[in-house]
Amino acid sequence: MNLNQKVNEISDVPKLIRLCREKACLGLYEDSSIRFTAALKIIKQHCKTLTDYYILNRWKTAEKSIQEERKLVNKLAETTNKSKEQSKHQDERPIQSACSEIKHINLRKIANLECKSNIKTKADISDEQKRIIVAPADISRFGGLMPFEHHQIPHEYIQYNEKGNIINPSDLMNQDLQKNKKDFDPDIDAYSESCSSEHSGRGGKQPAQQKKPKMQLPKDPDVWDPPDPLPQKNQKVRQTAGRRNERQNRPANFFKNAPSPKSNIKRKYEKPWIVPPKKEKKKAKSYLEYVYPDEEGPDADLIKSLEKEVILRNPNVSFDDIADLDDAKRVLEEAVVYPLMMPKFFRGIRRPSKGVCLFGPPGTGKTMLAKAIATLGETTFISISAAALSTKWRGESERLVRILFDIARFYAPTTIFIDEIDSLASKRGNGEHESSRKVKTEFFIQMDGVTSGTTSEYLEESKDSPSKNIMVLAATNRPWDLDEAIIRRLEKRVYIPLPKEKGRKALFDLNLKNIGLSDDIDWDILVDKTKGYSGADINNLCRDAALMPMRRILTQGRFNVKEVISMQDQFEEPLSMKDFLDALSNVNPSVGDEYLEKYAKWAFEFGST
Ligand SMILES: Nc1ncnc2c1ncn2[C@@H]1O[C@H](COP(=O)(O)OP(=O)(O)OP(=O)(O)O)[C@@H](O)[C@H]1O
Repeated sequence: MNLNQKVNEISDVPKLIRLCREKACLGLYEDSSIRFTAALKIIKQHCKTLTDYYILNRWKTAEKSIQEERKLVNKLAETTNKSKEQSKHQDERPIQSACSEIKHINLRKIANLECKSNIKTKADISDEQKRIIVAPADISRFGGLMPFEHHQIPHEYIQYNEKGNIINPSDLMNQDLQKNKKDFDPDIDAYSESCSSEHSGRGGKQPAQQKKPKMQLPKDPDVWDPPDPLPQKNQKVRQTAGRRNERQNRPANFFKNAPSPKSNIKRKYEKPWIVPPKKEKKKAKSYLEYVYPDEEGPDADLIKSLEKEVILRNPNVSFDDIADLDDAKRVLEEAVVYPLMMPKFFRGIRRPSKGVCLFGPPGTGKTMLAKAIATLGETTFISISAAALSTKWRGESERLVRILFDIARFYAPTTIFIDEIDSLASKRGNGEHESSRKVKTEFFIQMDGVTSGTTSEYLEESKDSPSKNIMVLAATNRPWDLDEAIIRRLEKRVYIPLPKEKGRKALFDLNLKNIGLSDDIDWDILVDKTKGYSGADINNLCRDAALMPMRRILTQGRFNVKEVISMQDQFEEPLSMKDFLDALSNVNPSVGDEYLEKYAKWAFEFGST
C-alpha cells in the first residue's frame, strides 16, 4: 500500500491499520496517530450505513480497540516529545544523558528480548516470537524499545548475516553507538567511557580524560546496569587490580549527588506501554444498554419501544385469581413452571417443551393463565400480540422477532406470551406475502433456538444454568388456522374450554366477592342459565348486575350530576336475583355452538392432556 495513497474505503482499513502499527514500530508515533484517526473516521462513517446490529456491534468493538491503540500511540508521542523538550532545555545533559540511557535502557530491553527469544535462524521464528516487537530503526533516537504486544515484527526489520543467521539486535546497537560516538563531544565521550568501565568492572589502563572529573550525573534508579560478564579464570587477579586502580582514580565527589540504591525515589514519568488491568465490565441494566451503551444504533428506537411496551416484570396474577380450569393449570405447571424451577430434573428426555399453545374460545382466561405462570415462576413476562407484530411494526417484524427473542434471553428466565399466534403463523399458501413468510421463518428459527442453542451469547452463557431459560406461550382462538410447522413447535397444546357448571359458580364467586348479595339469589338457576358463557361473559354479567341498584334509583326521576354523587351510598344496595335476571337479558354468550364443535374436534386431533 502506497503510504501517501488516500484511503476512503472500509476494505482498505485493515491495510491502513497495519501501516499505522508499522509506523508506531518505527517510532513515528505522530504519523501513526494521524493514520489511526483516519481509519477511525472511515469506520465511523461505515457504521452509519449499517443496519445489521450484529455487524455494527463488531465494528464498534473494533473501533474501541483501535481508539485504545491510538491512545497508546498518542501517549508514546507525548512522552517522546517531552523527552525531546527536556533535552533542549537542559544544556548539561543533552547528548550525554541520551548516550547513557540508550546504552542502559536498550541493553536492558535487548536482554529482555534475548531472554524471551531463542531465535537463531530464519526458520526458528515462530509466530509467538514475532509478537515481541523491536523498533530497531529508531532505537538511538528515542532510547528505548517498547514491548509492543499484539503486533508482529515486520520482516524487513529482521536482519540476517551472510550465513542466514539472525543478527542479534544488541550487536546492531553497539555498532550504532560506536558510529554515533564519533560525533559526540570528547568530554561526553569520556564520561560515557568512565560509566562503561564502572559498570563493566574492567580495570586496566584508564583513558587520560578520566583523570579530570567530568560532569557527574545522578544515577537513574530506573536504569539497570549492564550485567557483569563472567570472570575468566586467568583474568581474575588482573581484574581485581584493575578495580582497585579504578577506585583510586575516581574523583572524590564522583557519587556525591548519586542516589543510594535503597533510596525511595519514585518514577515520575508515565509508562504508556504498560496496559492497565482491564476493569470488570459493568452489568447492563437493560438490553438497550447492553447492545448500545451510548443508546445509539440502528435498532435503538425499536428496542426502546419494545422494552417499554412488552415487558411486564411482575404480572401479579395468581392461580387463585383464575376460577376452575384445574386440568389446564396442572398441565401448565408441569410443562412450564416446574422446568423453570427444577432445571436439573428436566434434562435429556425430560427436557421442557419448546412452546405451549393455549387454544379455546375467546374470554376463557388464556391470557390470565399465562400471566399466572409468569408470576408463579418469577420470570420476566413479555407479552406481545401477533397482530401488533404484523401491523404496528410492519416492515420491521422480521427484525422485531429476532430482537424480541434476544430481549427474552437477556432478561431470562422469561416467558414470551404471543397472543393471537394464528395471525403470525397461519397456514402457508401460494398467495402469501413475502414479508409475512420471512417473519414466519424467523419465528421458527428463534423457536428452534429456544432449547437447542443458538448463536446468541446469552444462551451460550446460560448453557450451564438451565434456569436461564425462555418459554414460549402462545394463545389462539383459531387453532385450525395454524401452520403445521408451528403446531409441531408448540409441543403442548392445551384446550381452555368454556367453564362448566362448577367453573361458572366459581366465576360468580370470584367476581362478586366484594359485593353485597341478598339471600333470594338462586345460584343453580343462574349457573344453568349461563351455560355457554365464557369467563369474560360471566364477568360482564356480574358487572352489569352490580350496576342494577344504581340504574333502578336513577330511573325514578331526573337528577343532575351533583345529586347523583350525593346519592352514591344508596347504590350500594345488595344485589338481588332480579338484578341478575335483568343482567342476563342484557349480556349474551359470545361463542357460537358451531365453534364449540370445531374446538372439540381440534382438541381431539392435536390437544394434549
Ligand atoms: N377462568 C377465569 N377466571 C377468572 N376470570 C376469568 C376466567 N376466564 C375469563 N375470565 C375473565 O375474562 C377476562 C378475559 O380473560 P382473558 O383475557 O384471559 O381471556 P382470553 O382467553 O385470553 O381471551 P382472548 O382469547 O379473547 O384473548 C379476564 O379479565 C377475566 O376477568
